Amino acid sequence: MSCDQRLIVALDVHNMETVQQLVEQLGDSVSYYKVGMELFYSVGSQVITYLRQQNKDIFLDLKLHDIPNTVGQGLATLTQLGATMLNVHASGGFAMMQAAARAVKNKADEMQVQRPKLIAVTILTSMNADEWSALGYNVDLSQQVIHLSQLAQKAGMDGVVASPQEAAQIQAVCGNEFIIVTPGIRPSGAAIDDQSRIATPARALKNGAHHLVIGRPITAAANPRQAVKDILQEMRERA
Ligand SMILES: O=c1ccn([C@@H]2O[C@H](COP(=O)(O)O)[C@@H](O)[C@H]2O)c(=O)[nH]1
Repeated sequence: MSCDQRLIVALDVHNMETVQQLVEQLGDSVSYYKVGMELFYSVGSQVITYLRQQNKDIFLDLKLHDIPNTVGQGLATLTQLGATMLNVHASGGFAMMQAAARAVKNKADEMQVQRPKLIAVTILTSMNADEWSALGYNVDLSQQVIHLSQLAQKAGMDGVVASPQEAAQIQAVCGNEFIIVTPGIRPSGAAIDDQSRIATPARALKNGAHHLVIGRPITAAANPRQAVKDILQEMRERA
């Protein structure tokens, strides 16, 4: 996979004008975008239609987390939009992930379209060890990420969202084919913002990440196109 297919730019904005400006500005340098809650709740499915018209891959990052039937029905509807990748929270449980996988497959088969990849969020990259233990868990945060990754794989997920710091361990236990998507990417010197478990683009690739999700270091840069160029350069040097 080429470096530009590995980079996913998070469109964390809330109107179509800004989306169009960014996508036009970034042009061919970016082929894969992430649409999350902020954008999808603001503009709805028109952003998916627009990105598909631009021939972009789309990670629709809505992180579903509910009982199995509700998640399954929700994902069946989302599958109709034509995104490349969808996701759920692994902490929704094994049965929930199984229902999610079944629903996406059944809807894609019914529509005779390629099934979107379905991945599970392990533990948010904003969470640090102190916050984790404040939740009352006794297990080590990174061990829990590995445990959830294995559970997700058994339940039929195509991969996980995890921090770049856990990617190497996930790859070691789940294998090379299991997709590892890592937010929490910060080029050296960039603002950390609300992220905790971070790494540079080069380190994330070295650790085995398949896709790097990067938002503010690109979208809030004075020159987003130059920011992408610099990040891709760092990724290629590593590759
Ligand atoms: O554990 C997670 C899961 C999802 N995200 C999302 O990734 C981007 C990261 O944006 P930055 O601006 O590069 O911090 C954002 O859309 C999150 O919702 C995550 O950060 N961590």
